[in-house]
Amino acid sequence: MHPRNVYNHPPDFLGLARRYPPLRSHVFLTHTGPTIDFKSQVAQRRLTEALLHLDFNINLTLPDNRLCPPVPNRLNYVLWIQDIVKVSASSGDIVRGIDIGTGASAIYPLLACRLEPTWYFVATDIDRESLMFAHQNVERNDLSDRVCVVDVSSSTSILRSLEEDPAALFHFTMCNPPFYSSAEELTQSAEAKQCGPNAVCTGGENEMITLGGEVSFVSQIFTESLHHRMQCRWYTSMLGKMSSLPKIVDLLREHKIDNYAITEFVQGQTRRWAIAWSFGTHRLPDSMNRIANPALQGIMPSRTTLYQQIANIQSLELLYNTLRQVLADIKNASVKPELTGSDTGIPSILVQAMEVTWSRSARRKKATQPPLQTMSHQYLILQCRVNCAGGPPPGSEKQRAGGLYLEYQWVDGSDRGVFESFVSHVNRKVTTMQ
Ligand SMILES: C[S@@+](CC[C@H](N)C(=O)[O-])C[C@H]1O[C@@H](n2cnc3c(N)ncnc32)[C@H](O)[C@@H]1O
Repeated sequence: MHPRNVYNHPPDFLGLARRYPPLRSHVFLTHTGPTIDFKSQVAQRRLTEALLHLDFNINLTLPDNRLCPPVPNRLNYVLWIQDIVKVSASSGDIVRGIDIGTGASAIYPLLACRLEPTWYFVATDIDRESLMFAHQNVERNDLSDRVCVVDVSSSTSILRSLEEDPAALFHFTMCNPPFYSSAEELTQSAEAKQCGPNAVCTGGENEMITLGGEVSFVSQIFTESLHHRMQCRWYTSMLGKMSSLPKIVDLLREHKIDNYAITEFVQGQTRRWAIAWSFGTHRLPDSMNRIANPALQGIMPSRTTLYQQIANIQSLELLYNTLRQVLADIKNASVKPELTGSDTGIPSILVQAMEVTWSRSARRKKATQPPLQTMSHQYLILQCRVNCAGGPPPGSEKQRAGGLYLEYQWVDGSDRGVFESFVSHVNRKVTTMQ
């Protein structure tokens, strides 16, 4: 699960049923506690409606013959897109996205617009019935001015919205494609087996099946993206099968696209994957490649250096957020604290996070903490904070730039030259942005 996903804990079914009465008749007690029958399509629909209504103020109508989107999984993808956008857009910027195959629920635009008040969507589909429900769902939730539902059934292009108006710029495309290439493949899928012989946990045929399966679908998006390039900053898609990932990565590599990221969404027994690629130079931080799966290490993108990450940042807010994120990632050990390699000719450096705390009680607490581990590498402590009160610890070097307060501390035994080149690199960046 994405760390910001509100469904990182088991649902409180009784509490949900109390607050959303239509769910009541589907909740029952087992020896492990209250639950619902996940094989019942009706129960799943009531649960999706309850979560959307109670947690996001979204009111949804779903036809019985179309996919019922599990909210935690859909939220995972939206949160990942939020991370991607944050790397190149400041808070409050107008952000435009395309949801390819929005379905009857229009779940991605609805969730994303509730989370982000300045996001706008073009939501496409080819299925008449789904388009009709998507329209209704957007209207019922007062989002008609931010989500434009478009019928693309007459087009052979998946990225028709880019083709029709080459001047229109987008921050991202997202897509949950039909996964399977045939009804046989669908019947044999792990998902269908999980549902049991009589359970109808799948959607309409157009939602589940496409010629050539998801690899073909996403490959077509990629081929079209070669033409549109920077008209959209990030092209992304979810994938239902792990085996599809290497095929898409091979395609990217064949075309020398090395600016990509992959991630895994885990929700209970279900795993999904997502891939993002860009023709731009903005790099995503390593922490966004959230895959611990050893089977996928061979297709992971090369690591993003801190230099690459900050190279194209154009606002102090983004620079600050990026540096904070790097520190947070290192502290949470979600990335190895090594930012190696650099295409600027600057040697590899190590960044070690140390929270800046200048209150007396925090200093006392820090004194009781174990000393920083000794590293044989070049070593740098980087701290940054906005408008901090009080003074920095003695022996450190500080830079104040606008609202951004950057503090660098050189550690004895590390390479002073590397330290200085990094500091001047960041300072140059800060100065040019003021
Ligand atoms: C798996 S469903 C996803 C629905 C919804 N986005 C969700 O995540 O629950 C795939 C959707 O893609 C649509 N679709 C298939 N081919 C398409 C195309 N060429 N352009 C746009 N949508 C397409 C299908 O009609 C279906 O609604």
